[in-house]
Amino acid sequence: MGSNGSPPHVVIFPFMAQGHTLPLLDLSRALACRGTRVTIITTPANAPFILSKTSTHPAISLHVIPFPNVEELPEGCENVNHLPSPDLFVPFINATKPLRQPFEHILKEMCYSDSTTPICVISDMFLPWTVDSCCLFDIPRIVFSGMGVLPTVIVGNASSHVPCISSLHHSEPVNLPSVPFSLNKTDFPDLFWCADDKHPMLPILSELQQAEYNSWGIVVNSFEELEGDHVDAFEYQKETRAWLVGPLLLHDQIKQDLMNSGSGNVDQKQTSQYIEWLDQKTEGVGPGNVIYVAFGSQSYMTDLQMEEIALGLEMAGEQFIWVVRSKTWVPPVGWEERVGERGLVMRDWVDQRGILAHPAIGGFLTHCGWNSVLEGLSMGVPLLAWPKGAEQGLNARYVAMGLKAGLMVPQEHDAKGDPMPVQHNVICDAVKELMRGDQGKKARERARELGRKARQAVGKRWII
Ligand SMILES: O=c1ccn([C@@H]2O[C@H](COP(=O)(O)OP(=O)(O)O[C@H]3O[C@H](CO)[C@@H](O)[C@H](O)[C@H]3O)[C@@H](O)[C@H]2O)c(=O)[nH]1
Repeated sequence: MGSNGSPPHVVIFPFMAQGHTLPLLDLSRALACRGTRVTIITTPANAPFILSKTSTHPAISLHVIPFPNVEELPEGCENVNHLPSPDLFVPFINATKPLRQPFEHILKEMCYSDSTTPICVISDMFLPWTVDSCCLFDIPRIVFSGMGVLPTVIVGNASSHVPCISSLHHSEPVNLPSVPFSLNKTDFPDLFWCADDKHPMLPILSELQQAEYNSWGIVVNSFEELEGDHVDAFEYQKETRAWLVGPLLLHDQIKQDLMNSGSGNVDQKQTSQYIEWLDQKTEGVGPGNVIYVAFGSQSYMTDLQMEEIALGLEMAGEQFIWVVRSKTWVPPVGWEERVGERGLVMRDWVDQRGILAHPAIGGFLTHCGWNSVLEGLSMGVPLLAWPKGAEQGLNARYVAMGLKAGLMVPQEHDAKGDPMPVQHNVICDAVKELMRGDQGKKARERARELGRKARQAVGKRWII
């Protein structure tokens, strides 16, 4: 309770990228269901998406502040997912800094009254400046980290070995203390590749670190049963305390199961086409026979690589549902006819969690963004890992070698260490192994076990 008997008030400030916003919306709903008032801060172009996920919760309100005009960014671009190139990520992060003034104005207004003074602000790791705003008003800032605990620890440990890692040949293994499996140089974010100190992410990383250190603590979208062994190393590295509150996506699901009341936030009209298609597959070929193929909300893929994926999926002969983000790629001539009812290509935003929860799904070809990893494993679905950037290579290795709940798509690199296009026969073999092979079977058993643990973790923590 607030000091005057009113419900506690929490301010949540998500970073403007779907992979960062979605888990914080889960957290908002979970808090609202437990009697907390939540105010979410966002910008105009991001408001409709957030409203679509929160408008049914009377305890959640939205505060919209204008996104600054920044020359380097395309006009009207207020979300990382709409950046035309990953090179604009750093300018985008910097573009959020002028939001500080309107944010402080909101905090000031809230602090006029006891009933609206927030007990804390939970803001994304990529909004480090919010800690200084919170300090001004004596409000604790809690960092939200959307990355896994072990991948974060690996990045932190490796940061002190950047020159050493960057000097390695790309195929040489990297062995780090406290990491129970071997990594390759190519698993690391590209920041670790440059031998000098000019990478534009370096100053950002040190800002994030300083802000984490100055914050009250960190909430992480992970769970003890998966990553509890690495929390001490995480807290030691960050010099602050951490709470594992995930998998946040399961909060709604478990609540719905308990209430036995259908599909909650899922927009039935939007999802009906592919859910109906999946229903038919379950009836036709039984459960667990469809592979879901999707590479998150940010990864960029060449049309040449898209073509190889199309041919690989065709050759594998499995049923598939494939989310395509490219606006330019068209399937090879005759491909759609040859694949027929065996495959469904979706070009719009889909309800990924709804798809992964469907009994028809038996595997997930993924770029291994942390949300996708958690979503797949929470639903007991084994992963076919094909990282595309950021910390995804570490997540992929972790899933396949550490957790043993997935396999990896074999990826070759050129002399510079850049990934080469993966040929369709390689994709085909990897898909077949995941769906029908012995290794796939073992990964499936392990994914199911982790799925059960994930549900227990959330049930124990959130449902009282
Ligand atoms: O059509 C779509 C596409 C995506 N999603 C959702 O969007 C999120 C995507 O998140 P994630 O799988 O983590 O991928 P990215 O968007 O690429 O995530 C960024 O943020 C993650 C968390 O910090 C990092 O792990 C990644 O490397 C980084 O690219 C997931 O919840 C998906 O369910 C949908 O619901 N429908």
